[in-house]
Amino acid sequence: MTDVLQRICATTAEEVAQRKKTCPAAELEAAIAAAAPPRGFARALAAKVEAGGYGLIAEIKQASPSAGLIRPDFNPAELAKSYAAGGAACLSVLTEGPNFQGHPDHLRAARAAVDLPVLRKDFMVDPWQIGEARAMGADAILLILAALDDTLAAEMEAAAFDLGMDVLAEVHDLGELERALSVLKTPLIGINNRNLKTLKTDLAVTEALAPLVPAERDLVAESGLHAPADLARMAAVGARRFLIGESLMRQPDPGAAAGALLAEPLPEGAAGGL
Ligand SMILES: O=C(O)c1ccccc1NCC(=O)[C@H](O)[C@H](O)COP(=O)(O)O
Repeated sequence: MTDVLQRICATTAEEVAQRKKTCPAAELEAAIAAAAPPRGFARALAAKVEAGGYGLIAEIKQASPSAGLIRPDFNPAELAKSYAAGGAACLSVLTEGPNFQGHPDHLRAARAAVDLPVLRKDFMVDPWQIGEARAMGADAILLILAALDDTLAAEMEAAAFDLGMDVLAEVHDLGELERALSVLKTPLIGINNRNLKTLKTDLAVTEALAPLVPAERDLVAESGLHAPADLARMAAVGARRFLIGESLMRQPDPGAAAGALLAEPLPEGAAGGL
């Protein structure tokens, strides 16, 4: 694990331990039972792709370790509405506090404002967080292979599926991709273009790994996507699903910016990705 990821995961594990102490199992179970039913996250992405377009997971994040404060006028409900109007298939909402200035209330507010499925974007290090995610209304969770051993990753995926949620498995290199493909069943394989040591992004990461993702899995290109040409570049190697945060969050009207990206035609002969 890189230093940055290790630090974030260690802080998260401490915070989770505290929350577990103040939330008895029966209370969490009751909150899960009271949560609105999951919206199909993978299904919403597939519908956009099957209709001949791109499946956009539009991210709502206020800040990040690489960029610092990204959006001072931060209103998750308004951002969610803007993204929905711009044609996003799904939302990703940061709930991690210390590094991203996220909060579970951001997810709740965003999800209540629209009918899009929502990914809880956080650092999942403890199976307890899966129930917590569902209790706050999440429709999908992120599993970062770099932060989990195989046993824990499989356990957390099974727990998410049991609660009706989808799973986005995130990889950064060949080793993590091979682990994800052998250990996890989720169709959604995210290739993150961000190097977690340098925090720099490089679209060549997806270009190198995309051909190794089997056709029955759904490749999601993540991070560092700014311009229509970036989407065309990713589509050329079979990615039709994208997770985009910072470049949209920096725009005065993120939904309009998302719409402009989604209007980019698929490149001639774009490979698979359905
Ligand atoms: O963004 C960071 O600085 C970062 C640092 C450490 C771990 C994860 C980090 N980012 C999470 C993400 O991968 C992005 O939020 C997501 O893929 C969207 O990327 P972008 O469009 O570049 O904001």
